[in-house]
Amino acid sequence: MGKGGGGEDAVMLPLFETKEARFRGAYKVFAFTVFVGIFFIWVYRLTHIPRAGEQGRWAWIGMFMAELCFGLYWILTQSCRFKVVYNHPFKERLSNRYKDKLPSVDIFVCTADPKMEQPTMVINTVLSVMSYNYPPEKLGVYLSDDGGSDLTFYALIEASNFSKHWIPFCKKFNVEPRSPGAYFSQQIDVHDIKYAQEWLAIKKLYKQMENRIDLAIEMGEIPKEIRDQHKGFSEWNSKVTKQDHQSIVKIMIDGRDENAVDIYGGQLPTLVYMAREKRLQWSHNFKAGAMNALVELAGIGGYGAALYCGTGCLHRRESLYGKVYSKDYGGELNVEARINADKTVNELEEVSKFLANCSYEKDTQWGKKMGLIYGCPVEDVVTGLAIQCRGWKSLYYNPNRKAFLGVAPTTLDVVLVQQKRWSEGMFQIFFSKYCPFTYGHGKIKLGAQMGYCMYLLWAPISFPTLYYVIVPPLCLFHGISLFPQVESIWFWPFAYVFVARNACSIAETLNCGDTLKAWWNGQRIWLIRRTTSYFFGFIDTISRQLGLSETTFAITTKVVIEDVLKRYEEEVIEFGSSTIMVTIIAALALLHIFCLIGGIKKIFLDLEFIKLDQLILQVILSLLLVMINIPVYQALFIRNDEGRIPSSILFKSVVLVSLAGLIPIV
Ligand SMILES: O=c1ccn([C@@H]2O[C@H](COP(=O)(O)OP(=O)(O)O[C@H]3O[C@H](CO)[C@@H](O)[C@H](O)[C@H]3O)[C@@H](O)[C@H]2O)c(=O)[nH]1
Repeated sequence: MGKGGGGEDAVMLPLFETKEARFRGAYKVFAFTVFVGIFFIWVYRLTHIPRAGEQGRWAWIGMFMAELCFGLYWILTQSCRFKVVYNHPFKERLSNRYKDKLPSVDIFVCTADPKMEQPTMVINTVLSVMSYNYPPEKLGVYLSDDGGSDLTFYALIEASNFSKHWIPFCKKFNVEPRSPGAYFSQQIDVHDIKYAQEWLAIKKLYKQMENRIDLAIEMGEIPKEIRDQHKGFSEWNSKVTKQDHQSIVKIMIDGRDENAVDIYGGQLPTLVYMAREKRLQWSHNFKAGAMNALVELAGIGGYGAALYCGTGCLHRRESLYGKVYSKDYGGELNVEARINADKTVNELEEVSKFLANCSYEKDTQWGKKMGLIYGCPVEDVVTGLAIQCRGWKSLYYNPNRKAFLGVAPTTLDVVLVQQKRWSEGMFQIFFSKYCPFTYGHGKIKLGAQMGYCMYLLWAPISFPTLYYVIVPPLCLFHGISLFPQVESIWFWPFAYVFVARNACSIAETLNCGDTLKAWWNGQRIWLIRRTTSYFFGFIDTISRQLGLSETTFAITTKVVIEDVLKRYEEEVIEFGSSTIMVTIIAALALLHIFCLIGGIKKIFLDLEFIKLDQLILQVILSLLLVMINIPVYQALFIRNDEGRIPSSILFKSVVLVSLAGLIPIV
C-alpha cells in the first residue's frame, strides 16, 4: 500500500484491496472435527447394517446412502468456507488514475413480458441507471424488450422525457435511491424549502407520467394522439405479435448529439430500445439471446471465480466477446468503437436492426464462444464459468449501501418455479461439456470447481433430503430404530455433527446481520426447496437429457397484488395455488405429524418405553420437522385468507399419507 495524495505514486496505487476473512485457521480445525464426525457416522452405518431378513435392513442401507451424499456434499460446501475474501475498492483512486479517461459503460436492462414485468417498474430501473454518477457521454442504457410491446416502448418514451428533469434533480440533491418510484415512496426531510419545492414539482411530474402509462396499460393500447407523436409506433402493425415480429431498434436519446440535453443543458446518456426479431421457427434463447443481441448492438471471489449471477454484475467488454485473458492485457479502459461515430441515428438504427435479426448469429460463435452461452436456463452461471475458464478473474463485492436492488418473488409458488428453473439449469451444466470438474480442469482452481458444483448439484441433493424426511419418520411410526441409542458411543458423532453444523450456520447468519428468526425461516425454505423445486428440477433435467422435453424459461412475475403484499410483509407464506409442489409440501407436513403422533403412541403404549432411547433421535427429527412445518398446518387448517392451502390439496395429501402409512418397511 502506498501513501495517499497526488503525484505519480497516487496514479499507480491499487484500485482495491483484498483481505482474507479472519479465523480461517480455526474454521479449518472446526471443519476437520465435523468431518471426523461424518466419517464416524459412515463407519457406524456400515458396521451396524441389520442382518438379511431383519426388519429395516434396506431402510438402513438407504440411510447410509443419504448420509454419504450429505457428507460428500458438505465437503463441496467447504470450498466456499475455507477461503473467504473481502474486497474493498478505493473509488477516489479510480478518478485520480483515469481522470476524464473513464471507460464507456453500457447497461443492459431486460424485460420479457409487460404483464409480469410492468412497464412502470421497467422504466424505474432505466431511470435509476441513467442517473448514475458517471460521465453521461460515457453511459449507454439499452432496454431489451422480449415482450415486443408497444406499451413498454411507450413507457420508455415517457422515461426519456422525464429523465431530462430527473437526472439533474438527482445530481443536484445527490438523490438516493435513484429509482423515482422507490425514492418517492420514502418520507422526505422538509427542512430545506428549495429542495421541498423541487421535490414536490418533480414528484408531480412523475405521478403524471405514471398515470399516463397506467392508463395506457389499462386500455391495453396506446391512444392515437400519442401514437402520432412518435414515428417509432409505426413498427407495431397488425401483424406484430409477441412471438413473431421484425427487429425493432429505436435510439431514444443519442448521447453523441449535443442537443440531447436535460432541462439545464446537461448532457444526457444514450438510451436505446430494442426488441430483437422473433420468428416462430427460430429459437430465441431466452435472456441469453436478449443479452447477446444487446452485446452485439452496443459494440460494446476467493478463487477469483465469484459467480456471475445475471443481475447486478459488471463485465469487461473483452471478456464477454469471448477473448482469452492475456497477461499483457493492460485493462484498456478506453477501447471504444469509433467506427459508428459518423453514422446518423437512422443509419445506426438500420445497422442495429440487422444485428437484432434472428439470422444474424447463424453460423457464428455467438452463444457458443462469444457472448452469453445458449441452451441453458441459467445462462449467467454457465457464461461466468466459461469466462473464468478463459482466464478472467471475477470479484464479489457487497457494499454496505446496496449497489443494485431487485424484485424478489413474494409468493411461494413463484419462488418454487424460479428455484426449479435454477436447479434444473444448474444440473444441466453439470451434465454438459461445461461440467466444472472437466471443463474447468487446469483452468480454474479446484476450490472454484467444487464451489460451482455446490450449486450445480442442488437438483440431485433433493433425493437424500426426501429420503431423510420420509423414511426415519415412517420408521418411527413402525417402531423401527435407525439411529444409535443415547447410551451408545455412536450417538456422539450424530449429536456433534448436528449441533456443530447448525451452530455454524446460525453463526454465519448472525454474522451476515440476520436474525435467529431469519435463520429458522431459512431452514424452512431450505427444506421446501429441496423437497419440491430441486426434485422437479432433477426430473426435468433427466427428461431433457433423454430428449423428452425442451428447455423452457418460466419468467418470474414481478407484479404484486396488494393483499398478497400485505401478507408478505406480515411474514405469512402465500401458498394459494393447487400445484403439485404445494401438494408435496402439504403431504410431507401431514406425514410428519402423523408419524410423530403414531410413533409416540407406539413408544408409550405398545412398546412400553422399551425403545424410547433407541427412537429418541427419530422423535427429535420428527419433532423438528413438525416445528418447521407449522406454517403449513396453519395454512391447511386455520387460515381462511386467499393465501391458505386449498382444501382439494388437503384431501390429496390425506390420501397420499394414508398410502405412505401402508408402505412396508424392509
Ligand atoms: O425470454 C426471456 C426470458 C427472460 N428475460 C429476462 O431475463 C431476466 C431474468 O428473468 P426472471 O424471470 O426475472 O428470472 P429470475 O430467476 O428472477 O432471474 C435471475 O436468474 C436468471 C437466470 O439465472 C438471471 O438471468 C437473472 O439475471 C437473475 O436475476 C428478466 O429481466 C427477464 O425479463 C428475457 O429477456 N427474455
